[in-house]
Amino acid sequence: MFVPSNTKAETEPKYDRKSELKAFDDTKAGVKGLVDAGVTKLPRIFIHPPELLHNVTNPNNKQFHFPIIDLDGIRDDSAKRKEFVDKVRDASETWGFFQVVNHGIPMEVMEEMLNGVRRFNEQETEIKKKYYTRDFTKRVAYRSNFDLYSSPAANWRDTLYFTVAPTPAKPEELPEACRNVQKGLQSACHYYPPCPEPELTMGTTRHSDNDFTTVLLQDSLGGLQVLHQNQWVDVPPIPGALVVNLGDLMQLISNDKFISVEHRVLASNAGPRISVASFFGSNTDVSAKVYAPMTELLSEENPPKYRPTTIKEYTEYFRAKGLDGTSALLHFRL
Ligand SMILES: O=C(O)CCC(=O)C(=O)O
Ligand SMILES: [Fe+2]
Repeated sequence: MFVPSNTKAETEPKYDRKSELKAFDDTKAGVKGLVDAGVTKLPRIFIHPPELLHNVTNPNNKQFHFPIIDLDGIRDDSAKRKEFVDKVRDASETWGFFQVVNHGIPMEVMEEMLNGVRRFNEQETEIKKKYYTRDFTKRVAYRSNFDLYSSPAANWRDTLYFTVAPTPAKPEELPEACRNVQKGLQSACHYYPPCPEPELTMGTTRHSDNDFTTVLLQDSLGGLQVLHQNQWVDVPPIPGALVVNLGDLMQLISNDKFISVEHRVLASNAGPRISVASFFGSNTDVSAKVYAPMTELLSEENPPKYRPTTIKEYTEYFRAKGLDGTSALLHFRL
């Protein structure tokens, strides 16, 4: 098994990063493969520059209460529904994030989803390898770091992607290990193996999402943080809850009324951590539909802040840029 070198980049300036990335990619075994091979030192392709690790170890966030919204009864009770809408609007304007509880999705379904992701990642490498690809047109794809070659540092994470829109994957295209748990979402199933040197890397580098809305199922380990009032705030794992956040395209069409907030996942000695992010309106919308700030929201005092774009253009820009710690939205700002 190939294990990339762990010599620090600063001590050896001529290090050929590209070929180390390729050698790692060619194993098709992901970060999990490194853990299986028993690495105890972080390979240098995963070592993040200090500015991306900034503030990792000391999130001073205890004064904030991450919004939790209860959906119980909103279907039948108009007062509760109004209250719900107000809370969603408020959270969308101030946090760009909230958790929902009592949403009606059975606990067993969510647990089985996470178990399916675990089964996929923990089966024999030879079976997983068949799904390993950097071909973004594939409706089912397994890869470590979608931005492996474009980001400044790799994340300690492997992901299995299912794309459903515009053409759903056929059941037989889905890996057998999790075939029965995926019902029709465009999802990234993340697997964060335990990390030998978590302080040098990230599970997921700070970023905002390139969609309209993301619904995230996380397991009980924690590690997801959002940037709120310039501080990293933990998103506490709550059994049965789903995390909802707004993406860049929502911020763009709402002309900054609703915010797409940066978030990240810390690497950890504990693990694996498993999460499933379902992205609404990202990825493979090949239609030429143009998105721009909604005219209803615009006025002389509130002129458009973004230029029009398509999902295809946005996604291509987001992917090529990779997770480098800056927002893709800035590129579209007028
Ligand atoms: O794993 C998580 O909790 C978050 C993943 C994430 O932010 C993403 O996939 O965009
Ligand atoms: Fe995200």
